[in-house]
Amino acid sequence: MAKSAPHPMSQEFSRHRLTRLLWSLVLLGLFTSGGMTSYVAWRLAGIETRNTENHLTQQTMQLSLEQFRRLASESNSLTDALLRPPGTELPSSENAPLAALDAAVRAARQHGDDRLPLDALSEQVAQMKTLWAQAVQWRAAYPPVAQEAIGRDGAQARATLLADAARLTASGQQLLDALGVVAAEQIAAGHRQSDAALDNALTRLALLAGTVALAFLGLGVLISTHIRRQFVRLADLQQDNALLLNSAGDGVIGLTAEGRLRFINPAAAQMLGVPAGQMVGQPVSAVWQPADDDATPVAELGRSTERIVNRHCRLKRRGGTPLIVDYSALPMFHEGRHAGAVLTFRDISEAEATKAALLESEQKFRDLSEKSLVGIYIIQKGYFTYVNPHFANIFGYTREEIEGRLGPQDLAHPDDFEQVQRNIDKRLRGDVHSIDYRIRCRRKDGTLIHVELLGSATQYGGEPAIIGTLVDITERTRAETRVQYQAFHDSLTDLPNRLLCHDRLEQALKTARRLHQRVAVLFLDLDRFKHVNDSLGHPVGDALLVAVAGRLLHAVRQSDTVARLGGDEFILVLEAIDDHHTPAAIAQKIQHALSEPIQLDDQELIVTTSIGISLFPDDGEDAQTLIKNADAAMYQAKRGGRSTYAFYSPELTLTSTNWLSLESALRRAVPRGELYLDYQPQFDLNDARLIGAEALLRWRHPERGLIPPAEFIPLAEETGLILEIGEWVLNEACRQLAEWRDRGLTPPRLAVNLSRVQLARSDLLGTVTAALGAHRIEPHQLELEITEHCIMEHAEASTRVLHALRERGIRVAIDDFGTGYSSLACLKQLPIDCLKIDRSFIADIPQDTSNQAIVKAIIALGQLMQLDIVAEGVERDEQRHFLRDNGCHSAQGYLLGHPVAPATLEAMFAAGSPATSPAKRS
Ligand SMILES: Nc1nc2c(ncn2[C@@H]2O[C@H](COP(=O)(O)O[C@H]3[C@@H](O)[C@H](n4cnc5c(=O)[nH]c(N)nc54)O[C@@H]3COP(=O)(O)O)[C@@H](O)[C@H]2O)c(=O)[nH]1
Repeated sequence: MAKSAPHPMSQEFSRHRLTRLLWSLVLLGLFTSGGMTSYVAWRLAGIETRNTENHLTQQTMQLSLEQFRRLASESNSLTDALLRPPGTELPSSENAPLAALDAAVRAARQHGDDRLPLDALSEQVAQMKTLWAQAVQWRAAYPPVAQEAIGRDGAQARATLLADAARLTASGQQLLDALGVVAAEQIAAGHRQSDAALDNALTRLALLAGTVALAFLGLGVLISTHIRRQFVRLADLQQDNALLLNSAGDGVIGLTAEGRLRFINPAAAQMLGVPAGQMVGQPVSAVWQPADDDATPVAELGRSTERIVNRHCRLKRRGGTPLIVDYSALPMFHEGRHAGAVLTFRDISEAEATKAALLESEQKFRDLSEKSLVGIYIIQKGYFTYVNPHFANIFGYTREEIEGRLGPQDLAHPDDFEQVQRNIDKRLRGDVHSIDYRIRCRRKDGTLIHVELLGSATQYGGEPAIIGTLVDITERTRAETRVQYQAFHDSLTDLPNRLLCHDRLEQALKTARRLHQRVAVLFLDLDRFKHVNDSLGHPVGDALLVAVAGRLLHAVRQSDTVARLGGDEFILVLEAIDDHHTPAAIAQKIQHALSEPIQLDDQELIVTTSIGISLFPDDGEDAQTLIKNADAAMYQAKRGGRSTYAFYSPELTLTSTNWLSLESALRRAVPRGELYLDYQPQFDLNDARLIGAEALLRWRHPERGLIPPAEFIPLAEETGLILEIGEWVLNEACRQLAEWRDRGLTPPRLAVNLSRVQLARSDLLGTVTAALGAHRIEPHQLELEITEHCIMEHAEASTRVLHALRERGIRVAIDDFGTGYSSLACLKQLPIDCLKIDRSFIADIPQDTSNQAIVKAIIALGQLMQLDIVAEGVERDEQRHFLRDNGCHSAQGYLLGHPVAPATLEAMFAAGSPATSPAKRS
C-alpha cells in the first residue's frame, strides 16, 4: 500500500479551533465573574449609603432634640431676656435654636418619615418664632410700658411661655423619643437590609460561581468529548483518506514544497507506470514526465501556491507510452506555511481520442451540411431552427433571416402549405417515420420554385423536431413538365398525341357510361398528303399539317379532343353527342373547312381528307376498339373515293378479319401457283397498232376465287410479301417474253408495275437484271411502271435507282401521272421514257374542261420532254378522239382491250386487232 498521512488540513483545523474555544471560555468566565463582583460591590455600596443616611438622620434628630432641649432651657432665658428692661440688648444668638429646629424639621421631612410629628413640630417652631418676634416688638415698641406690661403681663407671658416651653420640651422629648425609635428602627432595618443584601449578593455570587463552575465543568466535559470525538473523527478521516486515496480511480500525488513525492496513490502509480511504494521522497519528475510537445512546468507543481484546475497535460509513462491527463493542483498549508501541493489527475487519453474522433466526426458532418449541395433544415415548434447555407441560398435569404424567424408557412406556396403541415403533423405523431414529397415554394424575391422535401421526426433538447433535406427541383420539374408535355403532345402541331388521345377517350367513355351518353371517334387521313410532302418538301408538308390542325380545332367544340396520331392521321373525340347525325355534320364541317385553300408562303394548297367514324357504345366499348373501327371506316371512306366520310359497320371488321386470313393465304399463293399475269394491250391511237402490253397481277384464291390486285397488293405491301411477289412478277413477265420470243413471235414492249416497297427496299436493279438475264430478254423490251406518288415519296432514292435501270437500257414509265404533284424541276431530273396519264383525268373527258386542260398540259409536257405518252382508262370513243386530236398517240383501256391472258394477247398479235373482253382462264 502507498504511504498515506493524516489529513494535514484537518489536524491543523482542530488545534486552532480548540485553542480558540478555550480562550473564549476563559474570557467568558472572567467577564462573568467581573460582572458578578461589580454587581455585589454595587449592591453593598447602596446599602452602606442608606445606612449612612440613616445615621445622619438619626444624628440630625439627636441634634434637633438637643436644640429642643436648648430651646426649653433657653425659654427661661428668652423670657428673661424679654423681661429685661428696654434698652438692654437681646443676645444675638437668641434665634439659633429656632434655626437648628428648622433644620431638623426640614431634614426629617427630607427623609420623609411619616411617623414623626413634623407638622406639629413645625407649628410649634412657628409659634416660638412668633413669640420671639412679639418679645422683640414689645421691647422695641413699648419701652416705657414694657416694664409694666412685662411686669403685668410678663408673669403671665412668662408662665405661658414656660408652659409652652415645657410643652415644647415635652413634645420635643416625645419627638426625640419617637425619632430615636424611628432612627433605631431604621438603623436596625438598615443593618438588616445590608445584611440581607449582602447575604443575598453573596448567595447569588455563590450560586453564580457554582453555576459558572458547573458551566465550566460541563463545558470541560463537552470540550473533552468534542476533542475526543474530533480525534476519533480525525483517525477515521485518516483511515477514510487512506481508503479514499487507495481506492480512488483518479491519481493523487502529494508533493512537498521542494517538489518531492510525499505520497502517491495506487491509481497514480498505475497510470504513470511506476511502483507506488518506492517513489515517496523522489522528485516529482521521476514520475511526472511531460511529453516532448508538452510545456507543463513539472518542478513548479510542488512550489506553486496557486490552485490549478482541470489542465490538460501530455505525459510519458515510464516506458514511453503516451498519456493525456486532466490534472488539478491544490496547494497545501501547514500552520499557515506552504507545505507543497496535492496533484489529482485522471487518464483522459481515451476520452481525448474519443473527443478527437467526435470532433472530426462533427467536423465531417458540419462540412457535409455546410458544403452540401442540398438544403438541410431542422424545424422545431414551427420554425426553422437550423438551415444550411445551401438551403438559405435556394430561398434567397441569409441564414440569420431564416433561423428562428421563418417557418414552413413563410416559404411554402399557400396552396401547398396544408400538405406540408399535414406531413409534419404525421411525422410528429409518428404515423410515418419519413416522408418525401414535392411542393411549390416562394423565394424571398417572390419567384416560384419547386422543391423536393425529405423529412424525418427526431428530438433535440427534449423537443420534437423535423430534420430533413430539400432539393431545388425547379429546373428538373420544368424539364419533366416539358418532357411530360412532349410525351403527350405532338411536337409539330401541339395537339395531343396518340397516348393522350387514348387517355382522353377513356375519360370521355367513363363519363359517357355514367351519364349514358354517346361518344364519336373520327379518324381523319389527309388524301395524298405524302405527295405534298414529297413534292413540295417536308417544311411545306409540316406547315400544311399545322394549318390543318388549326382548322380542325376551329371546327369542333373546346371540350372535344383533336389529336394527331402521326403522319397525316388525326383523331377527333366528340363527347356527349345525340346521334350519328352530329358526327356526320362535324365530318362535313371539317371537309368544308379544309376545302378552303391553305396559303403557305407563296403556295396555295387544297387538301381533302377521308374520315372514318365509330360510335360509343354501338361500335366499341373501349378506346382501342373505337379507334381501330374508326380507322377501318376511314379506309372504307378512302376506298369510296376519298374526300368523304364513312361510318363504321361490322362488315368492315369482317373485311379486316378477312385480311388476316388473306395474308396467310397470300403467303402460300406463290408456292401454290395461285398467282398469274394478265396482259392489257396498249395501242397506237393513230393506226390501232398493238405496241405493247401491261402485265397485271392476278390471284385466284382456291376458295374465294379471283381476288382483285387493289385488294391484295396493299396487303402484300403492308406485310412485305410484295418483294417476293414482285420478283415473281418480273420473272414471270420475262419468262412470258422469252416464251413468245422462243415461239417466233415478236413480243411487244411489256410494262411491269413496281411497288413503292420494291423501289425502296429491295435490290431492284439486281432483281431486274437477274430476271432479264435468266430469260435472255433485251432490257429495252421491259418497261417498269412506277407511280408518280412512289417516285415523289422517295425522290432521291428513286432517281438513283431509275438512273441505274436506265443505264441498263430498261425503260421507265411514270404511272398515274398528274396525281403526285411532281414538279417540273423534279421531273427534269428523272430518267424516264414514258408518262402514263392517270385514268381519273380521262374519265370525264371531254365533259370536264379542267381534266381536259390537265390532259392537254400533260401531253404538252411529254412532248416537250420528248417522252412517250400513254393515256389510261380509255373507255369511250370520244376519249380516244380527244386524246388523239390533242397529240396523245398511245392508250390503253377497256375500249381498246381488257387485261387478257397471254394466249389472247398472242391472238391479238396475230390478228393485229384489239381484244374487247377480259381474258377468261380455266
Ligand atoms: N405493284 C403491282 N401493282 C399491280 C400489279 N398488277 C396490277 N397492279 C396494280 O393494281 C391496281 C389494280 O389493277 P387492276 O385491277 O388490274 O386494274 C388495272 C386495270 O384493270 C384497270 N383498267 C385498265 N383499263 C381500264 C379502264 O378503261 N377502266 C377502268 N376502270 N379500269 C381500267 O386499271 C388498272 C391498271 O392501272 P395502272 O396500273 O395504273 O395502269 C393498279 O393500280 C395496278 O397498277 C403488279 O403486278 N404489281
